[in-house]
Amino acid sequence: MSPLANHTFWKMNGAGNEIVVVDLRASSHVVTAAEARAIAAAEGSHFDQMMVLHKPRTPGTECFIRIYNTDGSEAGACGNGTRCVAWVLMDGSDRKTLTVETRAGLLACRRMGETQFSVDMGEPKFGWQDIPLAEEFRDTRAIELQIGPIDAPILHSPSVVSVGNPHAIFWVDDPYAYDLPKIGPMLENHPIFPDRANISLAAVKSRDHIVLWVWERGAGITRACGSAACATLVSAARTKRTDRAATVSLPGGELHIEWRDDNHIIMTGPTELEHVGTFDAALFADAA
Ligand SMILES: N[C@@H](CCC[C@H](N)C(=O)O)C(=O)O
Repeated sequence: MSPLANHTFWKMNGAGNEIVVVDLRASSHVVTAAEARAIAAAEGSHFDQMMVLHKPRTPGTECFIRIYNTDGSEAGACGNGTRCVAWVLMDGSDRKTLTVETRAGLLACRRMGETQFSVDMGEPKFGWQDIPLAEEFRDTRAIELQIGPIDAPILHSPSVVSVGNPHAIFWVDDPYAYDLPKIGPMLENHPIFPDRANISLAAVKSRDHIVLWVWERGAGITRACGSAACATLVSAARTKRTDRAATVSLPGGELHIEWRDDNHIIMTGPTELEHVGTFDAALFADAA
């Protein structure tokens, strides 16, 4: 029987970003890419990201989280999913704070309201090797990358940054005027991004408001991407397009992002529980 069978899971969303949380702290099983794809494909457990909780690796943390995309690949950061995990772990207690760990490091979470949570997403990395890019760019506020005709590019000169995962942000007037489902996969897999990248189209509406549409690495179009909202705000502030705090409007909802003076990015937004369930062992019969 699959080690995931009979484990309770939570189907949630964070501002519309489809999240499944699975608690494997009592197990040593590590979900395979094939299992993750099978869970994503099954009715009732579709996800953009699956947050699998494992035993803590660092004293003072609640768990180590493995983050899976729909295609089975693993990500270092997932802002919307981390808020969902915070709710699951604080549920039924009067706790207001806790710390979890992902591949990208320790993340402090805070309850701001019944279903509103903040996550300290850590510090952005702007160096080309840290993002990573395949070749040296001294200035990552705008890199030479374009698609479309050379003399009339459709999109060009994105800002690039890592917030635990790689992001490219193209500045546009209207994100929804572009065919992102078609353009997204080309840019996600562009050779300049050796680890692929999350691709955002961002329209700056004012010094404190950005409209954002995201093609996610490993998941495609999603209704919200917390790390993309963080990546976009720091890139907007770094290029003087906005101040250091803004509301980011995504198809599924709004996130508030602040890039504090101590260089940490604080993301605040909603979570929603859709249903609780258990996995069917048959799901994994062919997947392992
Ligand atoms: N939706 C997430 C980001 C998920 C990770 C991404 N697809 C990647 O592989 O980098 C969020 O809310 O941050």
